[in-house]
Amino acid sequence: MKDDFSIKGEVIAVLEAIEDPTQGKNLLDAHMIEQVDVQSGVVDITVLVELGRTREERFSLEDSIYNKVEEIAGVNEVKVKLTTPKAVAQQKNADPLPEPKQPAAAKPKAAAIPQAEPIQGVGKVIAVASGKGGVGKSTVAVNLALGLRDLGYRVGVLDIDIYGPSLPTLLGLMSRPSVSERQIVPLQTQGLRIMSLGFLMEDDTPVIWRGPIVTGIIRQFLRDVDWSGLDYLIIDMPPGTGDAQLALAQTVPVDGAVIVTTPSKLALIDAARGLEMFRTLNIDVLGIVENMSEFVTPTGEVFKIFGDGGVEEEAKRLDTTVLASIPLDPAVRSGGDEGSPVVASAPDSPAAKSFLALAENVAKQRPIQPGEESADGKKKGLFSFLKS
Ligand SMILES: Nc1ncnc2c1ncn2[C@@H]1O[C@H](COP(=O)(O)OP(=O)(O)OP(=O)(O)O)[C@@H](O)[C@H]1O
Repeated sequence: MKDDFSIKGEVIAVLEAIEDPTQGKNLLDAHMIEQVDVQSGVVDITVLVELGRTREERFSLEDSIYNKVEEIAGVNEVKVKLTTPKAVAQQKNADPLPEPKQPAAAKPKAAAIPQAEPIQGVGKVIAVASGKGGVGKSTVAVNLALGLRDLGYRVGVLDIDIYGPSLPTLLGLMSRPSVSERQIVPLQTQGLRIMSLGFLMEDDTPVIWRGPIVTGIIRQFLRDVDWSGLDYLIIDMPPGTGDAQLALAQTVPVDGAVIVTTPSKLALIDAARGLEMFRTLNIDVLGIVENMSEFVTPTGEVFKIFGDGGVEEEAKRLDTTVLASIPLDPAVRSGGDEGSPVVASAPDSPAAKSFLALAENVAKQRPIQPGEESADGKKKGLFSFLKS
């Protein structure tokens, strides 16, 4: 009988003969083999793959390793574990692994990005974006979703803010999504289906993802998550104009974008830039949301804390409309911090009413019958998934 040591040698030789199609190099040269362990003929292989790979790419890589290693005489069992460089670095309590030597642009992957295809079973896809960070984009996204829910629609929210996913905090979600029949099952809370990049992060460390990885992650979140049976999918975008916007437009047809800004002149300049980017990508802009428009004291005094840069005029100039003006309200901030957004925690507040007006406006511009036949052709009962 062959000993484990010589089996290990053969396993390594086999891995050296398997090419990673994404990088065009064998698995060893691509530095993708983290560990090979052999104990009594049981082979344990840990493979490093970047998070952005599609399900198909991961399965096909796993399959080719299984098939080749299984053939080696003396091997009783093969276990292949795919992990990310980040997870390994954290496990070792070390700095993240250095960037692969091959420049991202040289990967043959970009050409493989498919044409935008609708998400099965989703009525309308609405992107919530901002030109600048911190203007309240995520707050608007989640309260818009709750407003649509209150109108009787089935709503999901996908948070792809690569710089700081805040949906888990805004909705008080701590758990991780599960996988069923090779699909990621979104979390459910407050009548919404939720998926966030934040569920995949081990801690609050900012992660710098390069373009192809961002594209891969966004495709995976749109394609590999079970969104079926939704009227509206709200997408909380990262601020600015970058890879994420492009990846979204290339992956699914987006029915409309909502641009969030504060009334300050600087925020408005960035908002205009964000709006133009969506138009360049052939995504219709439904309008602008003016957030933190004013602060009204309990005695009725009005303060324009973020100035009055002229959102209405700017909207006209950009040939769009103001969908809603949301006041600066401590209840919005505290609702977000406590995991119960203002539409749920203080539905009678002026801010919640403005969010509801926003939801009505979006639903009017991109109408769908609640519980209407979904794109997958199945008739879904209203709120059926909430009861499941
Ligand atoms: N109308 C409002 N009144 C009071 N506080 C608000 C309002 N809108 C947002 N906030 C608060 O402002 C902060 C930033 O909001 P949020 O995280 O939604 O912004 P963002 O644009 O998504 O930020 P980022 O760019 O970091 O993702 C949060 O603490 C939020 O509760």
